[in-house]
Amino acid sequence: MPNYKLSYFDVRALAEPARIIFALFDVPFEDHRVSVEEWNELKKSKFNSSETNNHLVFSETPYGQLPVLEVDGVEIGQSMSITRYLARKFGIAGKNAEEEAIADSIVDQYRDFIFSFRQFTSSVFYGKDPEYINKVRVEVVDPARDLFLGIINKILNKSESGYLVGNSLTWADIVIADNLTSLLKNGFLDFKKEKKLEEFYSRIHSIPKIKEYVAKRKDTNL
Ligand SMILES: N[C@@H](CCC(=O)N[C@@H](CS)C(=O)NCC(=O)O)C(=O)O
Repeated sequence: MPNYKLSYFDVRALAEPARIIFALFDVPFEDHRVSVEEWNELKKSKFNSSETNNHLVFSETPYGQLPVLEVDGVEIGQSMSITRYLARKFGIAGKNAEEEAIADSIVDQYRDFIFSFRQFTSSVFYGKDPEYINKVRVEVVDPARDLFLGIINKILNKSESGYLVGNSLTWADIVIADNLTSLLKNGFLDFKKEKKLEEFYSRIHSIPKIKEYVAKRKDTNL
């Protein structure tokens, strides 16, 4: 079993689906929570013009941001590449090439949504003023959320299994279900009006290993 080290800030956000996959398959990993101070040190630590052809590399991490997964010292950047890698490794990427492509496309759709949602989460994380945060909520996130949840509802309405892809769990279910946690915690989702999403959310969170992990994890709003 390789040594895994996952470095990210002390929130769920982009690293949580990977943490959930580790928990689901009982795979030990180092859950390295990076403080903002520690990150600022890492960030200013590197500029090597010959290596980067004069483009700035802002930190020691592969792409200058977190999360990063180290597998026996090999560093992987980009949250969804990390999550897809783990999904493939542990067998929840999809049962064939078509299922894999559909799972990927659902996650890509989620990425389109979080381009908007992250304007809210980063404003909260960096303590922007409440009026600005509310403007982002109403003008940016609400319309993007309506579109995104409409798409997820459409997929679930067609699903016979209750999963987003095929008839078993894929990483797309984990990514979307964890994002629903963030929407719930930040007042963007009301299960009283979203019964199909509630059913899906319960299905994923009733998987024993996920349930056990979620009950004991550090609870964060983002
Ligand atoms: N597309 C990247 C985005 C990574 C990203 O935006 N990371 C943020 C935290 S959520 C970060 O490292 N922020 C600190 C910085 O940019 O200095 C991914 O999905 O991993």
